[in-house]
Amino acid sequence: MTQTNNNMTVNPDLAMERAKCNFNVLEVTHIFDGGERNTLQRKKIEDVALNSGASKDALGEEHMSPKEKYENAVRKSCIYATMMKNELAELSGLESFGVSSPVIRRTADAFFKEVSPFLLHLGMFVPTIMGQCTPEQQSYWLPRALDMQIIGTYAQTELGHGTFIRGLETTATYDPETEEFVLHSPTLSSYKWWAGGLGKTVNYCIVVAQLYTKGECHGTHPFIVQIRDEDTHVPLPGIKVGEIGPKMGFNTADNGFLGFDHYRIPREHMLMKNAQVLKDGTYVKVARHGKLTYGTMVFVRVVLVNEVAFNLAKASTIAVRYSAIRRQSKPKPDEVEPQILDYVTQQHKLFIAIATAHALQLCSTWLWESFSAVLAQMKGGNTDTLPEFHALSSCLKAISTSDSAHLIEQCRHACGGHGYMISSGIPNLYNFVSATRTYEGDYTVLLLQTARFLVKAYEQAEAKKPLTPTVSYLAHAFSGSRATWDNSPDGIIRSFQALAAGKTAVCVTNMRKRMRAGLSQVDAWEMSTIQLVAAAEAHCRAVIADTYRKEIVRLTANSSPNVKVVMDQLTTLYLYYWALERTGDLLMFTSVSQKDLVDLQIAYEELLLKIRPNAVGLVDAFDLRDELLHSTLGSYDGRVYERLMEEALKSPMNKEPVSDAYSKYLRPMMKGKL
Ligand SMILES: CCCCCCCCCCCCCCCCCCCCCCCCCCC/C=C/C(=O)SCCNC(=O)CCNC(=O)[C@H](O)C(C)(C)COP(=O)(O)OP(=O)(O)OC[C@H]1O[C@@H](n2cnc3c(N)ncnc32)[C@H](O)[C@@H]1OP(=O)(O)O
Ligand SMILES: Cc1cc2nc3c(=O)[nH]c(=O)nc-3n(C[C@H](O)[C@H](O)[C@H](O)COP(=O)(O)OP(=O)(O)OC[C@H]3O[C@@H](n4cnc5c(N)ncnc54)[C@H](O)[C@@H]3O)c2cc1C
Repeated sequence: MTQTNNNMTVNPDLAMERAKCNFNVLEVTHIFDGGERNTLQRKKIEDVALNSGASKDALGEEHMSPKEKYENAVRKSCIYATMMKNELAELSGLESFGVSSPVIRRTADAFFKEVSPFLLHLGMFVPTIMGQCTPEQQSYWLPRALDMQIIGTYAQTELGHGTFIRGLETTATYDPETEEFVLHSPTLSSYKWWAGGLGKTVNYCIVVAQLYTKGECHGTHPFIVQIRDEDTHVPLPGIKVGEIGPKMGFNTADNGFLGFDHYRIPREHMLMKNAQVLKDGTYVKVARHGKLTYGTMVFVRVVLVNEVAFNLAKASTIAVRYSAIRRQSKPKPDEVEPQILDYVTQQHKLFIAIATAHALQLCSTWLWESFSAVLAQMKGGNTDTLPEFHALSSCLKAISTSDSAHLIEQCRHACGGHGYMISSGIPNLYNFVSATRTYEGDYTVLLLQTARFLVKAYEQAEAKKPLTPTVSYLAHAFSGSRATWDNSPDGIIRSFQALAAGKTAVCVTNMRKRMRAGLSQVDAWEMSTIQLVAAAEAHCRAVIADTYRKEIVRLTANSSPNVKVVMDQLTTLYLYYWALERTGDLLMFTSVSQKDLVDLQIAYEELLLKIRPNAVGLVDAFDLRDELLHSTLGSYDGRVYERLMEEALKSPMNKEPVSDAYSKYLRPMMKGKL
């Protein structure tokens, strides 16, 4: 039996779930979008971009050759870019790139199952021009880049070095005779490697190179470099550029390599906001903080928290809708097979994914606001808040990408065999998000950056000096007693903070012990890095939990009662889940007892049952159009089996009744004639 809803035939189980939902779905959509106005703007843009059907492919990307896939992605990027420029900017009254980019980014996903070859242009090339150029440089480059007269990327990583930026080998040597920089790749390991769009798409790129002038090296600096002719697109003399080959994902992003053979660029092509080289070769440092040239990476780390929240929302939508439709096993012989969503283990896999998407979405907005505040202070010449912000953005990037990748994979597990189909949409989501854990700063490396900050803050607390807001809880590490456990949301957050403080204290104590035993500071640090990563992770979880809770209380202040209840249930679920994941740590650093933990487990299981009737409503509230999901399992109407079969029939393998491989290989072998 099927039901019809707005001229759409909807799977009866999904229709039943929607009828059961007891809260106002649209209100929750507004919370997730950051307000009703944002929802309306997003929907307008989605209507214009998607209603024409321009995002659709006749043949799925997955059936195309790598070259066809790439060309198709360029074709659609150009269609979408033209739409953005001609219609949407006006329609939505978008004032600036900054305001428009999240919606542009989100809507773009309807056009690409993997990614656009323009991702790096908008995600890093344009932001670098905005953040690293002088006003004069910006007025020349930015309009050309925003209008897409030039397309660029960000080429920093080399074959030999990604993490260790100071170890990059590409050189930019200033020649005062011609007032040019000479870019050179002295070794194979100095070849740029990975930049998205570099392989075939872009004609410009930001190149990060070691700056030499007057015989002295001044470290890495960014340059804007033309690599292809603006008309013919042919690589310019002195440039060796190509595509790096197949990857786990990102296969429509033409990631590339790039080498320079004494390639000359004008002096003005050094991005000179933070440092300058004068005509005579004199080096002038402008910025007050040495790491401001790393600004684009910090920007992307902030953006990535939002990016992975969005992708996790997609995976949980697919898995929850499918779990409402899928029926399996017969625990009660007299009853029909239950929906798999009724299994508590399935709820355990999925509801944390929904809660995490909310937690990360709200943290990303909060992080973006903190970033804007830091930028405003830096405009006035004050860089005092940068170290804390670097520590915060580093750990949030690391934990959000890692948790999201893990939970997307968990959503795949929740979909059984069908989740492994490319047509389910989940493998592409996983391949995309799994890369975010590595790029823009590897997980471990970034957590160790946060740990450096934590250790310094701990030492300040020890010396009774004032602490910055996100680490103010460290002062309690010196109270001399274990934190008192209490299972209220605020009590659990305090316990998470106690755990982070306790782990930091253990690291400091162990490092001091090791140094007293004769190890150098560097070696003592190295020997403690497993625990330092754990301390930074604990700190980040305390920050996420605290921010999520506070933001949800603030944002639901005027919500209807049932929305308040369901949002409170989700935040509580998030806190219980992580407390139960960290029982060993809680036993070490708080007064929690075995009975408290047994009670918490029962409370968690009861909470799953309370959320169960609203599960489909919660994922509907993410308001992800089918075009964005690209999923046979997760579409709004729930026609799962029909879509699986329709997609299977599109496989080119099904075009001929007998494969050529039969006459070529199978038949000869079977007849003994091979
Ligand atoms: C309206 C317009 C319409 C236009 C038309 C539209 C068309 C549409 C068409 C289609 C569109 C499709 C898409 C739409 C897009 C929309 C845009 C939005 C997109 C967003 C998504 C973005 C995704 C982008 C994809 C990115 C792909 C990947 C890129 C990369 O990976 S780039 C390379 C990144 N590399 C790294 O991250 C390297 C990591 N390593 C490091 O960062 C550092 O080396 C380090 C941190 C490990 C250490 O640094 P270092 O060794 O130098 O320093 P130390 O000595 O260790 O430390 C010294 C000291 O400094 C401190 N410190 C270090 N870093 C920083 C820092 N960044 N800030 C502050 N302080 C820092 C460090 O802690 C030490 O401090 P202390 O001594 O302890 O005090
Ligand atoms: C899909 C994708 C797209 C990318 N796009 C771009 C791009 O557009 N532009 C660009 O410039 N780059 C890009 N990159 C490169 C990316 O930024 C780097 O791969 C990333 O920063 C990690 O550096 P790495 O590859 O050198 O890893 P490595 O540093 O070699 O890491 C390997 C391992 O060593 C560990 N390790 C390294 N250093 C330390 C340390 N100090 N302490 C403890 N452990 C350590 C890491 O944790 C990791 O487990 C992209 C990468 C990917 C996967």
